[in-house]
Amino acid sequence: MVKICCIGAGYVGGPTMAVIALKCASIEVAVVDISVPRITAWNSDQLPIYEPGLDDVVKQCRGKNLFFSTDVEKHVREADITRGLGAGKAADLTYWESAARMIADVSKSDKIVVEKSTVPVKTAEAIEKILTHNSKGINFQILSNPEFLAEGTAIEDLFQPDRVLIGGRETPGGQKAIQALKDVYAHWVPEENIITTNLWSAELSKLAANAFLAQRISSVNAMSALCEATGANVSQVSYAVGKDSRIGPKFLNASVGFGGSCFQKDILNLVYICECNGLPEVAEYWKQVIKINDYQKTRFVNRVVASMFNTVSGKKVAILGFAFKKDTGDTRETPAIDVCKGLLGDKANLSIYDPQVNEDQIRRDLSMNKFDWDHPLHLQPMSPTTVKQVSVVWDAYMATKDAHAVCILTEWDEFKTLDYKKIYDNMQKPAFIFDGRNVVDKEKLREIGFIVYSIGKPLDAWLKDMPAVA
Ligand SMILES: NC(=O)c1ccc[n+]([C@@H]2O[C@H](COP(=O)([O-])OP(=O)(O)OC[C@H]3O[C@@H](n4cnc5c(N)ncnc54)[C@H](O)[C@@H]3O)[C@@H](O)[C@H]2O)c1
Ligand SMILES: O=c1ccn([C@@H]2O[C@H](COP(=O)(O)OP(=O)(O)O[C@H]3O[C@H](CO)[C@@H](O)[C@H](O)[C@H]3O)[C@@H](O)[C@H]2O)c(=O)[nH]1
Repeated sequence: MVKICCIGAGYVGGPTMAVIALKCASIEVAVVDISVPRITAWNSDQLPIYEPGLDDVVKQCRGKNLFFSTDVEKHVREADITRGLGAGKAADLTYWESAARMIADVSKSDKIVVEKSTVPVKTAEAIEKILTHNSKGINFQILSNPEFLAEGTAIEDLFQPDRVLIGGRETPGGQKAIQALKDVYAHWVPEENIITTNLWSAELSKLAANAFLAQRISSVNAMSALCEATGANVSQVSYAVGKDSRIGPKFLNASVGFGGSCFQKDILNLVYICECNGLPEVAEYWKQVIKINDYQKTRFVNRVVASMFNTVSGKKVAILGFAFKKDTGDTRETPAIDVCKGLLGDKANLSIYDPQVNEDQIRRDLSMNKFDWDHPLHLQPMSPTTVKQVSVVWDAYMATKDAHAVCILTEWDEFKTLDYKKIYDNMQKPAFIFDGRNVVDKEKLREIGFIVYSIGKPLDAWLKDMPAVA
């Protein structure tokens, strides 16, 4: 039986390995992690991540050909294919180096080592050097197999990926390793959707794909500012632009900004690689995607403050949604962090509700510095400092009661169907709604009496008089 060991039981390791186990009954999959609570959760009824459809897949395979364990070395030793490698800490090669040394130390048989995390270009080469110089005669083949799933749709994306990308050496040994990994995916992915390239193309394609996706969002967000200034409607502009088959309709939703653990990190990675390779103009070009994202978050905060008589000090502001997108409880780099910090900076009292994010996480996020989340747990704040102006509640109606304003920061479906008349009746007047995700029907809300701001949409007369430009 082929054995695969995945190092790192996070947002990628858990779902990807569960799907491999489901689709390949003849393969034994072990997912290992240094975090005891994470592994305990994977082995319980309360999985450590929220992802639609995941519970079902895990239940079908766990204990049969899918195992979660903290015994990293044992499973690495027994595996034919090892993937992951301390996933999650891509930009810092320290983690990669120590993981590669561990694999070399514990291995007693030939192995294919698959780099699944998003890594700086040429990481595979570095790992290859460490492995071959410590190999004790064992043959290691290294492959790059970046993952393209998006959170919230991970299972769907894994069942039907647009493509699977495998990069490897152009040597006979490299080609054989590529074929072995191809055989795994061929259990459910059509052959024509499995692309093979050299190692560096695979590594760079992942960074490039994320940079292109994030660039589309920054492009439409930049347009949203212009729409507000001119009276155009960003949804109409996006629709018209996306109808061009060369451009396409996806990823053109204006928002309060993109978040998630990948886009910013991967673009910064790309920028760094450009700088190291003496390409400052190219680095500057990609940096702009992040600058526009920061601008969009600041612009939103300024809009809130300017609309509310230039101050939110002492006012209750309800925050609906804290996760970086719907259908996930993940808050890494969520725009909600910067927006909340901006409002707290102006002394607002925040009442936050998200259906999947708990109070401890929200408090931790609001007390962390940028990128703290990408450090090992012991380098993160031990106990979240109490931010006195923040309360976290479990219900949108409680969050909005007696509030002066509501900010919608995640596009959860339930926010579309709230009883906004009831919310309006229980709020201070004038009652404001700032929709950072364009989920509410602004005309209906205006009829109820709200002053409504929707990103990139024609402005209420009230808002027009108080222009907020970052
Ligand atoms: N989250 C996504 O949607 C997504 C999608 C595609 C690619 N990626 C990339 O995949 C990688 C992982 O992302 P993630 O979101 O799953 O991260 P994550 O933080 O959820 O998971 C990483 C896991 O690795 C474990 N770990 C760290 N060092 C270890 C070690 N030495 N030995 C064993 N376990 C170790 C951590 O405890 C953690 O549970 C990143 O490079 C990311 O850029 C993420
Ligand atoms: O039109 C859009 C689309 C997305 N977003 C925002 O962009 C962010 C990222 O969304 P999404 O890309 O759907 O989620 P991720 O899980 O971050 O997935 C991205 O990052 C992963 C990690 O590298 C890749 O594997 C995926 O292909 C890539 O889509 C979120 O805050 C979204 O709200 C918008 O603002 N407007």
